[in-house]
Amino acid sequence: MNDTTPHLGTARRHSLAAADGAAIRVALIESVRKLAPRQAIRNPVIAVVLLGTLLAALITVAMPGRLAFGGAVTAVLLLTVLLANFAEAVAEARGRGQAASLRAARRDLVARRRLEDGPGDGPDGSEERVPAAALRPGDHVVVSAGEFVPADGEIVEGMATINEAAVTGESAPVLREAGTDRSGVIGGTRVLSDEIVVRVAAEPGHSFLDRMIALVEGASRQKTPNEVALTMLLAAMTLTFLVVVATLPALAGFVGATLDPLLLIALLVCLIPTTIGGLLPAIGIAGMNRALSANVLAKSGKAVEIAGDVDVLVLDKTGTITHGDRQATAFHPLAGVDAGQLREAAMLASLADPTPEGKSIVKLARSQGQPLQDPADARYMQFSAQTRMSGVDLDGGARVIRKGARDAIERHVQARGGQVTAELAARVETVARSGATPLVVSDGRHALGVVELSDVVKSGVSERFARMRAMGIRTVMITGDNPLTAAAIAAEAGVDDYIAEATPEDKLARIRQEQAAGRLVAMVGDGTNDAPALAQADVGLAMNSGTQAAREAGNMVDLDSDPAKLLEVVEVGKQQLITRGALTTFSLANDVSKYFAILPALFAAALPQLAVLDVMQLSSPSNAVLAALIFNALVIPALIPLALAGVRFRPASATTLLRRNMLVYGVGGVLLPFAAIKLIDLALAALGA
Ligand SMILES: Nc1ncnc2c1ncn2[C@@H]1O[C@H](COP(=O)(O)OP(=O)(O)OP(=O)(O)O)[C@@H](O)[C@H]1O
Ligand SMILES: [K+]
Ligand SMILES: [Mg+2]
Repeated sequence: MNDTTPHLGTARRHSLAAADGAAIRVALIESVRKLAPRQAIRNPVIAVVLLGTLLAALITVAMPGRLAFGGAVTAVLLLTVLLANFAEAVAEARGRGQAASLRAARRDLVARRRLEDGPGDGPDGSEERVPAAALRPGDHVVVSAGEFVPADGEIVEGMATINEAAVTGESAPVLREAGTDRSGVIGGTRVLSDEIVVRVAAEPGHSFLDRMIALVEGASRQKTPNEVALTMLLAAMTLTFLVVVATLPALAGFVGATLDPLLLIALLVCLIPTTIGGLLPAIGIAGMNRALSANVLAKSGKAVEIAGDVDVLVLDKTGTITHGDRQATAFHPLAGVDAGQLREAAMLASLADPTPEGKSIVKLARSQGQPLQDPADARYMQFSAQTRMSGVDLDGGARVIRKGARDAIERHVQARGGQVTAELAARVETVARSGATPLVVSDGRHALGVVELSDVVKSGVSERFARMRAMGIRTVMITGDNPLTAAAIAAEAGVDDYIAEATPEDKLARIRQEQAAGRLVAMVGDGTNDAPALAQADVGLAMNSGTQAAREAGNMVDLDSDPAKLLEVVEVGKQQLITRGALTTFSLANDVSKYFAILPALFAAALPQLAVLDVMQLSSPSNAVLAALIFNALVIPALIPLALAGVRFRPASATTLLRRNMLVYGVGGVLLPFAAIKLIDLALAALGA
């Protein structure tokens, strides 16, 4: 196998810095190509400008004596279309640059595929070497230390430390393990230690990363619902202005005036929302690019955009808010129970338990001197999120040992005719209050005591939740754990609300309930028990480290497996909405002002009374029109950086942001053209036009 690691993280940062020059060159060529009718029609506002350009050119050639002015108008109109095309092309070219560096991680890898009828895991004869591109979902591949994971999938055997730098840019190795909520692996990452068997999850070319690459390249980009709505609105406005301008000659006829057709075209182009029409596609593409820069893979632009409107964030506790590597740290036997008795039962109940909880219990018991056993007649019961218990039946069911959540074990013991004592409740409470998870161990109809499982809240989580609150997002933690542990972790993490002892169905129900109340819900999770909820949520962000079920169910995957990452996604979504709103406001306000430059010029000869409208006092009617058109064209490239970077964003409620933007972009949008058109007019006059 190759020994050069593709370092996408560094490559991406490097290429983004250098990319802009190249992106601009590509975009210049693309903006001409986008003049083709099939492309042009996708953007109705700009398509009207293109038609106006052709009409102006015809008039220029057909009407004698209009060469200079007609030629200038035609040129400026063509420039307007090209600049609008350029805005979209530049965003697309940047996306392609980003995608290229992502693709570097997907090189031709060789996989060791297990043969189906082979003995299983021996190196001789039971595996074949195939190119990664030949792998199919369900294939099992073996990956050893030093080798690359050939495809996205889930570890079904073993555990390993993995360097994910090629994909995430983060060089600290991560631990991935079969049977846990950290079983997910991604193609192009490198196994550092041990050997794992991975079940391939995706058809070649259809992994999450492949889909994201297609999205940022613009190939499969679809307009988001908001974008479609705005495009329709802009098209309707354009149509209205078209009708207004078309009826002007008839109106002018009543007062005996004839109107210059070139001026009518200029008026139309100034009135229709060309600025936002030109920048709209770039804003959408830039949003996807920003999500990718944050190491978030989204299945659609819609998901990113909806994130901007989210009202409630639902999170799973273990593995999402906490590190999730719950380790047994103490045994607490009840009065009258020998410490060894509890240790033995806890160990027997955990011998076949592959979860971190189970393994750590065996480890703790052994470290306290408990000899490892291998009972002959044992039937193991695996842990499930529904039963919230695990254990073993020995001697043909004569001895039933269980461990699990307190309420589950209580019901189990009572069903067998046993009782739970106040002492157990007190034990459980002490452990839970500290934020640890108490597992109750029972043997037959007796509860023996409590195993303390410790987990750690991820650092920086509470600050991020505070930021969410500032943006008006409520955070709710839903956990299968008991209410007291949940309360302690909820307080430490700073969530607004929590729900404990929840089954996967409860998680799903809670999300439905929030949605029924008209709220948009985001869910962050990693486990198979989170999958239904991830699928139901409006925004389902799965941890990349999580199970394949979780990653398939969500509509986004965070490569860094950081639950607080949703904050960044929300910011990207919000920024996209705000940028679109601000630039629409600016564009419409602009158009109002241009009206004051063009109307006096249009009626200068016929209706001298309209001179009161001539607040700008421009040098000549033809200069006034040209100045307005030139401003109309140049404002598009001037706003490209803003459209790509997004308008400045502070955590605040939607209304506050809206009010502020209306003021800045609305008032600014009215005032700026007056100054700019006046300046352009002065320049034109100085040039002797
Ligand atoms: N291996 C296990 N054996 C027995 N009981 C377990 C085991 N693992 C967890 N439990 C108990 O089952 C409860 C529910 O577990 P589940 O995985 O559904 O949720 P969780 O991991 O506690 O929380 P979250 O839903 O936030 O990830 C745990 O709180 C614990 O009491
Ligand atoms: K305009
Ligand atoms: Mg979990």
